[in-house]
Amino acid sequence: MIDIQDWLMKSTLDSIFKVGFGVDLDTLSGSKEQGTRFSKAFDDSNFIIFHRFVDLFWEVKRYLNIGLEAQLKRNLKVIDDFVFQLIHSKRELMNTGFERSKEDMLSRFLMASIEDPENMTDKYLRDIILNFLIAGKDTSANTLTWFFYMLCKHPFVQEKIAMEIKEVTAMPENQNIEGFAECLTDEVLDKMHYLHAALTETLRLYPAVPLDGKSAEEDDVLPNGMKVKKGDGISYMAYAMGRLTEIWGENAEEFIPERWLDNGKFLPQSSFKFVAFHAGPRICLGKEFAYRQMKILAAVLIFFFKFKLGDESYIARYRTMFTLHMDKGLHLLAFHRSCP
Ligand code: HEM
Repeated sequence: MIDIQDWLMKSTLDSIFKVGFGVDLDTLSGSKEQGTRFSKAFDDSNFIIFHRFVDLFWEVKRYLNIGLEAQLKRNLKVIDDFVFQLIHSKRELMNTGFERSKEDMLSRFLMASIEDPENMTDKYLRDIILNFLIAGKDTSANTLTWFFYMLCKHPFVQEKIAMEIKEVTAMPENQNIEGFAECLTDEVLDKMHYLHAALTETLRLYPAVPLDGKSAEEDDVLPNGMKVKKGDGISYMAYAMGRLTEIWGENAEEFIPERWLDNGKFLPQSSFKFVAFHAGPRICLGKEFAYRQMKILAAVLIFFFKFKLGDESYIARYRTMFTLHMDKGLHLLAFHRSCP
């Protein structure tokens, strides 16, 4: 039995490090002790910071450096040391003129910092790195976890996705994993309309950012006439909006990927209706990256394996965090598709 949520959290972290910072962290196989320490410190800090919402005395504990706040301080040191080390070694690598290092995001930010060293300090670069990690790691991993949960609860959908992947990639069943992953070009992924729809349907019901908010920069009036004063906070709940019958019809609570399809082609909805990625000028910057990453992971796993819940009657619950984490993980059985 595997806890797929744990594996997905590790693989999205590894993938952001590779694409964003050009580093093989390899927390998935745990081969690098430093990477595993960083990853644990990052996840624990995330939890402790969220816990501040329900702990009236967190500031006192921070002042006295006790309890979770003392733990947070230690974790932040692990995170800072790791990230500053990453920035320094990347800078050294760039100074040697190693061309490939210019391909990732961090290298580009480092090049920009040469032009503007006063504003783009190492602390600023550290915050950029952590910002991308916070925005892009748990969100994709949580979405994929709920997606696999939905596929186990709806085996017919899982089989339809498996068929689509087989048809679009035209790969033989005895293909090896590396060869299969290589065939997943943008062009091939774009043809996976049903998979795209199933991921989007998952996000409608289980938005990775379930509650979001903004504060008004100036006095304003909302479209329904409500007056907002400068500095007022406004929250919206993507989790509730995804389940409103006024928006999605009578079957709003049901998982139906077909609602996103028109003649077999994915039909996007307004981002003000489907708000999982936010909307307007501050819409998620990583949306396309997230879909690509989630489609690659899902396609590889579903092409080779069929998934079932360890306990068929299991009802998943969410854990209150910044993102929609599944409580106690998702324990699945994986069967190789080539085995009868
Ligand atoms: C299923 C996956 C994802 C979901 C559901 C998601 C959702 C969101 C949401 C709701 C916001 C707005 C947050 C706010 O109001 O402040 C946001 C912002 C952002 N996201 Fe994502 N995200 C996902 C994946 C990613 C990935 C993989 C990356 C980067 C690699 C990323 C990068 C960002 C960034 C940089 C912002 C800030 C944009 C800004 O404030 O201008 N996201 N995302």
